[in-house]
Amino acid sequence: MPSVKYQRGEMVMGRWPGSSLYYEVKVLRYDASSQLYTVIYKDGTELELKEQDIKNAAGFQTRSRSRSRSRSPGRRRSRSRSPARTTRRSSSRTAAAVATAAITESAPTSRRDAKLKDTPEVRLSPLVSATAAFTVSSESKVEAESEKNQGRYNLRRRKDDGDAKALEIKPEKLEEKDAKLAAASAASLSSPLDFGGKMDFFFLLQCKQGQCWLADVSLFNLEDPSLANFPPLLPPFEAFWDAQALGFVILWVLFQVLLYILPVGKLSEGMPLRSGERLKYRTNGFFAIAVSAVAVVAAVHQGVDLTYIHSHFLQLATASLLISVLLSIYLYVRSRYAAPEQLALGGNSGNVVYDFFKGHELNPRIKDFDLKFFCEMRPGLIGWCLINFAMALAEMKEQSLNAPSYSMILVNLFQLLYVLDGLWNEEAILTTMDLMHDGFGFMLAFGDLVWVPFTYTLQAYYLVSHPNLLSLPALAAIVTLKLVGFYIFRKSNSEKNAFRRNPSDPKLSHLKTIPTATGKSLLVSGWWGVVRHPNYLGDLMMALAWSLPCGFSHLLPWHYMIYFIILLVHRDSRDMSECRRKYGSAWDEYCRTVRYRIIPRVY
Ligand SMILES: NC(=O)C1=CN([C@@H]2O[C@H](COP(=O)(O)OP(=O)(O)OC[C@H]3O[C@@H](n4cnc5c(N)ncnc54)[C@H](OP(=O)(O)O)[C@@H]3O)[C@@H](O)[C@H]2O)C=CC1
Ligand SMILES: CC(C)CCC[C@@H](C)[C@H]1CC=C2C3=C(CC[C@@]21C)[C@@]1(C)CC[C@H](O)C(C)(C)[C@@H]1CC3
Repeated sequence: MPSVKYQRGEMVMGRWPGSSLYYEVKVLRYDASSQLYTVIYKDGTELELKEQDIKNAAGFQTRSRSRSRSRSPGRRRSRSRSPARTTRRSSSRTAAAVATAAITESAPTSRRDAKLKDTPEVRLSPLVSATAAFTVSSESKVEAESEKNQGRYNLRRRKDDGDAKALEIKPEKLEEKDAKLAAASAASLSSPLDFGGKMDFFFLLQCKQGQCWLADVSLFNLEDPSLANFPPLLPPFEAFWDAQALGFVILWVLFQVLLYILPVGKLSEGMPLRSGERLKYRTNGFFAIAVSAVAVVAAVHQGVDLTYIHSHFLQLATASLLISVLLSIYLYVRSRYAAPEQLALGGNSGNVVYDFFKGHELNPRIKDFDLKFFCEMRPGLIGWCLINFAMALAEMKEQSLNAPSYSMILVNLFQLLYVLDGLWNEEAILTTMDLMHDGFGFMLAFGDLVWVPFTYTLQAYYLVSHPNLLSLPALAAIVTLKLVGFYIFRKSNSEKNAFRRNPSDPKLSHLKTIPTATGKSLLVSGWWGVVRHPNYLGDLMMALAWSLPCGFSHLLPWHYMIYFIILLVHRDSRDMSECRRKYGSAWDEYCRTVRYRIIPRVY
């Protein structure tokens, strides 16, 4: 970093965002495009700071020494603490583990420099409002909030309630830990690419899956799918391309655009961005699917043959792929001109292929039209249900049935429930990783527009030509699995969403939480106390219930299950590192308390 004020590795004083508190931090890197310094606190929490929020450590210490003889409200209080308060104090100590070298400009303290390392000067108790993450304004406010949250912010482990000390970070351990953390962060600097730099693997996986998908889809369309009649590795050009199919896909997307921009439904607020701004989203997805369903039924009634979707599956997928590529090129180009505060943290590696794949702009918008939100929640997701419905009609046609098979009905209903639920709770998507942290690039554009509609429908596609009879007990067991999975998925997602939107929601007051240095807290009881990703657990159970109706004779209907396990395990580890970076020791504490990631006692 030759031309920047603070150098990598330099120890400086970083202002805690929104407050007048300064902490000793180490500079990790400087991002020229966003003009932000990434700094690491003593407990491993990383934050991005502007240059004006960083001060030279030397000058700062002189100033704090001169103030050190003045009155120290914090210290006075600590002497007269009752035992109950001591427990709370130890909680806030852990919460404020970052404050290993805190100095307030406005509230002078009496700490000596020698003590700065292990004694938090200021209690960074978490604040309750969703927007309060960075609004520590005065010690008195912090104190008041702390009183208010006393019952909820419990840092003690649930099982050994009496052992509050176990959670305090020992100063000497902290030093050792710091070194490891700094090293880990430095390592992440040298390989800043997501997917652990294994993007080749991800590409290969996607290509491999695409190849299998092609082989499967071609195989199923054969009259005689025997080994002697194996389809060519690549179907002929016409099998991929059909201008009419492209026309239909464009019409479908435009229809969804129209429904999205209609001034119908709620305007929901997204999570606060780095700039503090909160974007508004039109969450009328349920309305969109209802209108789409009416339109589709009316079209079928008018004689439109939806089995076209089955017979032109490949061409429709190619058309969607083309649209997703064009969209990604547009996204990549516009991200080059986007203002720094509009960019996601990833996607700026300098490697064109990686950045194109990962995406750099966080919330690309054309006026109020949010491209990422729209693509994730509308054409592909609603298209998934349309395709499933078309497969049910194709099955009836191909198998000469008066009604779809039980297996087909189950697959259709299960997946419809999943999509309807996603759209009904559309607001909850605003607190997911994709919306909050990830840039919008080829991976998501392709995922939303091609992957979801053309691979999530493979169970229904398979059943068209592979009837699978289900016994009543099997049917009952599958339905039970789906409902239990759905319950876990919905409850856990709603719990987290409600908590992120309003941490002081009275409905959540029974839940234990861990405060973090950022002001946000982590749920440590309820669903998020069972495993670290209860929503993934429910989702996986549902995925199993989607594949079971297709039986075990072919791998294709299990494609989703296999892909989903890989996706969620990878997402979980990506989220783990991201949360570790954000929450530092509080995250470690959460992981110690909630031992398993997705499946209790297994993983
Ligand atoms: N069908 C499909 O293809 C897919 C479905 N999904 C589903 O989408 C849903 C969203 O998944 P995803 O976005 O991956 O992840 P999550 O909704 O689980 O979001 C993870 C975030 O939640 C917050 N968080 C983590 N732990 C806690 C805690 N203990 N207390 C409070 N907040 C916590 C953190 O964000 P912060 O602290 O910053 O708020 C973390 O980054 C899931 O149900 C998943 O199963 C996901 C991918 C694909
Ligand atoms: C092609 C790549 C290898 C992977 C692409 C991943 C995407 C397909 C998924 C990433 C997160 C998703 C979510 C849903 C669909 C799949 C993608 C886009 C979701 C909208 C499905 C419906 C759920 O109810 C949900 C919780 C809203 C999901 C949110 C995440």
